[in-house]
Amino acid sequence: MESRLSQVADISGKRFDFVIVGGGTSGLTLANRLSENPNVAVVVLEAGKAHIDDLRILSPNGWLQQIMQPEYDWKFSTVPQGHAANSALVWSRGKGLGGSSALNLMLWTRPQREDIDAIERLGNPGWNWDRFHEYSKKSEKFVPVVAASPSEYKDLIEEKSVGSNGPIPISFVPTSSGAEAPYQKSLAKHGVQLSHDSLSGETTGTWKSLSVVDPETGNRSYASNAYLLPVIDRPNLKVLTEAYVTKIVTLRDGGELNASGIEFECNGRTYTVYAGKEVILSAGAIKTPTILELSGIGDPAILEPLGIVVQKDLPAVGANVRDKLYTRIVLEMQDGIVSSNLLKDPNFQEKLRSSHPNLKGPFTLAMTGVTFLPVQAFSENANAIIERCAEKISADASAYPPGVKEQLDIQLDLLKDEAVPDTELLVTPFSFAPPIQGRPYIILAVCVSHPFSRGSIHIQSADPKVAPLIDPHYFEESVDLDIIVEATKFARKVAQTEPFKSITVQEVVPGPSVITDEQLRDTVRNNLSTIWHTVGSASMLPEDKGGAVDATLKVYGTKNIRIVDLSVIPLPIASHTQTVAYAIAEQAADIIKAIHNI
Ligand SMILES: Cc1cc2nc3c(=O)[nH]c(=O)nc-3n(C[C@H](O)[C@H](O)[C@H](O)COP(=O)(O)OP(=O)(O)OC[C@H]3O[C@@H](n4cnc5c(N)ncnc54)[C@H](O)[C@@H]3O)c2cc1C
Repeated sequence: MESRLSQVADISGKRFDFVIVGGGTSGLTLANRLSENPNVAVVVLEAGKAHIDDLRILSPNGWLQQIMQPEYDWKFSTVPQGHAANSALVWSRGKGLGGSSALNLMLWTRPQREDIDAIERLGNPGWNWDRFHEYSKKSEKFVPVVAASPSEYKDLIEEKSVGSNGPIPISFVPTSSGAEAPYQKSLAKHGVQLSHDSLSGETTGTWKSLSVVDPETGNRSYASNAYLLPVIDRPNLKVLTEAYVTKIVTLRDGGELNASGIEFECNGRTYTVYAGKEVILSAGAIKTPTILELSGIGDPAILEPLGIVVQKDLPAVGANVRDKLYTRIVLEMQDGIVSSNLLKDPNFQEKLRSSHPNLKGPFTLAMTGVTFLPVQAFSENANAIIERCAEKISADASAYPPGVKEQLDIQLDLLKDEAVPDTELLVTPFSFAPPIQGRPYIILAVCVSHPFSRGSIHIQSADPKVAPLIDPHYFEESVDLDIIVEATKFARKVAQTEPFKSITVQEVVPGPSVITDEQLRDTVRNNLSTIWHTVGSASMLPEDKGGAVDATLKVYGTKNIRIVDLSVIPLPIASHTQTVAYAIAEQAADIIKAIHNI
């Protein structure tokens, strides 16, 4: 299969209608859709390797061997975070065909309706829930399976809300750690309802998540094996891997920039490929803004000190970065609960396999225990938190750059809305560093879903190989810390409620000595991770309100540079983001086809 990919000689110096930068989640989706027309020539350049038939990607347990490995993971890092114990956090991202869909934790969730409608409210016609839902359904194929997991852990979905013909098979995995159903029962005692229709745009509640494990093969389904490999033999589609794009080549055409092609490095040499119609950046929310900056499109205050000639003054590039984070509650569990560290033992694997006679392939773990909740559902301090947040926004209003007040006002509306979730609790059966080998551990991940803090991603050198400066400004807006602390208190309370309580041995983190709110705030600040859902680094907004692209995803001031990846989403989304990346690309493909009449 690898031999059906292109060689540099097939690409260098050639002209294609569409040059797509980045063969990740959105990039491969777009490449598939644009090359449906045999008269349209498409090339994809991907910096990482092809990784075709790689078990570290295909096996649902394999991501534990990929993450932090430079062959698979860009392993970016933030600058030290002043409001989060000065720690620098690692930001993993998939490198290679499939991008982050090859590395992710395989959860398949959709956003809350209001999150997507907010994009249209900010001045982007056509980017609303109803259209999003149709495009998201276009990417998926729901495959029902016979459950082998404990029967009380129910598989619930309304078939009208899911797609049935798309490239990505989604299903309920037939295995579980054994901790998810008891946690749901304990949640019910605190008034949290089971969701029957979590892909419908109404996400408050708790449910067993769908995942991208294909029940026919037991393998991960991702952008490469779902969108690319089935069409790899199209003569009008070329894919080059290990091709690192360094800049867009532009010419001034009237008042606008015209992209004639891109430069890329392959095996230590620099090449050019030419674009007949468009250059499309799909390098993800971290690298897309850096490629624009290296091409002279960005904030002069960033570019000029680095000696880069400004081609288009566009301060929105790399600004408005929104990143969601989580803190963890680590629990040692009773025997019988399965966590990833135990699966390394072949005897344990075999025992589990034989107790699941319907199972195809090895016993695998996927993350499935999902709960989304508004702050009002669990905190008596909710009103005080909302009031403080509203006062801060109005006090700071005159200091915000243009357009930011509108964004924060919409977020405030979402925070006030008792039907819109602000937090996520995840039952995570993955244990990287078990305190005692051979014991089962569960991490309850507590996530703030709509952080108000806004950060930036910028180049720090004109050398394209130098990593960007990533500064998410975690907890700069104190409302984010307030909410995550309240949610952590609630998650701990649920863990202390039967029947979950009986399957735990002890809380390892924060641990029994952490009692007061102040202690908990400190523990949270010291115990954070990104949840890898960065958006906004090239936001879709009106240009005078902090936009980098318009509602057709075209970069302002250019004739033919478009962005198709998560960079364009201007506000944080209360969902895992692969569904969003696929849906953006599906919608973008139709926009581009209509513009070029192809
Ligand atoms: C560890 C992890 C776990 C996650 N878990 C989940 C989950 O369980 N469920 C979920 O829904 N979402 C999850 N996500 C998020 C989701 O996978 C991503 O948000 C989504 O895949 C991003 O899609 P994208 O197209 O924007 O970028 P990507 O898929 O990251 O694609 C960008 C591509 O561009 C390439 N590239 C970058 N720079 C260059 C360059 N200069 N030249 C050429 N190519 C370049 C990259 O190598 C990559 O292939 C997770 C993400 C991570 C990292």
